Amino acid sequence: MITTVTLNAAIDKTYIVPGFALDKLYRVEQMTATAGGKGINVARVIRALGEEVTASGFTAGFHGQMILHKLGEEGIPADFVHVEGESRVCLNILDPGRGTQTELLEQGPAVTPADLDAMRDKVAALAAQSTHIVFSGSLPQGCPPALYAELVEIARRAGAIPILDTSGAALEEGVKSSPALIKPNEHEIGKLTGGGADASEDEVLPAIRRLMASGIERVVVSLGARGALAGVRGALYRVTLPPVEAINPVGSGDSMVAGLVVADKRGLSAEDGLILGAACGTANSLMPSAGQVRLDDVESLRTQIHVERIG
Ligand SMILES: Nc1ncnc2c1ncn2[C@@H]1O[C@H](COP(=O)(O)OP(=O)(O)O)[C@@H](O)[C@H]1O
Ligand SMILES: O=P(O)(O)OC[C@H]1O[C@](O)(COP(=O)(O)O)[C@@H](O)[C@@H]1O
Repeated sequence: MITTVTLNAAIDKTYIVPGFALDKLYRVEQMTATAGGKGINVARVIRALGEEVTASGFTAGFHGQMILHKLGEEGIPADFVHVEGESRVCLNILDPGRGTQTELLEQGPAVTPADLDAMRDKVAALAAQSTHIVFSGSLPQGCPPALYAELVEIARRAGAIPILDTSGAALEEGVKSSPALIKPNEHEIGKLTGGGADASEDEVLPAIRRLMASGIERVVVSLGARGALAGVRGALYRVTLPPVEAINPVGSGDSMVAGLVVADKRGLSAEDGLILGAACGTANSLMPSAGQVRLDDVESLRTQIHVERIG
């Protein structure tokens, strides 16, 4: 089994608002609301790829109940710690005409030291039954920035392969525990290494080398429609994509993580793993709501994505 941990679970709402601009009133005609937050999206795509998965993390309040209800409807096994407060809404406003995408992400509930202890126990128990455990997304209020580093250690001690996909201080602290795989995007790698936000190969490749040298086996830096640069066990790769008509790239990073983890579970080569990850990321960008892929798209993209060894 693969476990995903979403400490800051969310209801992901996508509004389609043609001509969206500031200082105006809109009546939203097209809306989707799904159980989300990064790890839940990862779980959905792992399941779509046919692997057994359990979604975990913190849920809170009525929104938390709705997240669990939606996971139940989708048949995704859930094993969360329920806390006081209210799980967040993450709003994504798409303007298809102009191709803009605006995200408003709430902070989420505040967790207590007792909640954190319950989560440490939950991670230890789930990791003992899992081949891989994926920690994704921002930390809710009340979590120390080093929490992921601690959970990665707990997971590793329990026998699971730990994967981390987060940002900011949580990523900075988390990499110190050498997870087996990290997947920063271009902004996240820039912040992690002090480089620019518009990551160039000259900046990203040395950063990947440094992270691998620190003990992280796989470093995949996703670059949106530009594909990805990656380091796997000391070797460097460039991933290039076919041109596609993307509709909504929110959740593409999560879908890519799902593909990478499933590839590792199946023992695919470094190249084939990167292809499956990128195919899932790009397949998600073709869907209107976050964290969804069609298997047909994944299979067809797998034949069109190229991976070359560059170092
Ligand atoms: N506009 C897009 N067109 C095609 N593929 C995309 C697009 N956006 C994302 N992807 C795919 O999803 C992967 C992850 O996307 P990215 O936007 O870099 O991650 P994140 O969602 O974490 O910011 C990319 O490497 C690529 O394979
Ligand atoms: O936990 P964070 O970092 O606040 O991110 C939450 C948001 O990330 C998403 O999971 C999308 O992430 P990606 O586009 O990086 O895959 C949204 O669905 C969610 O609302």
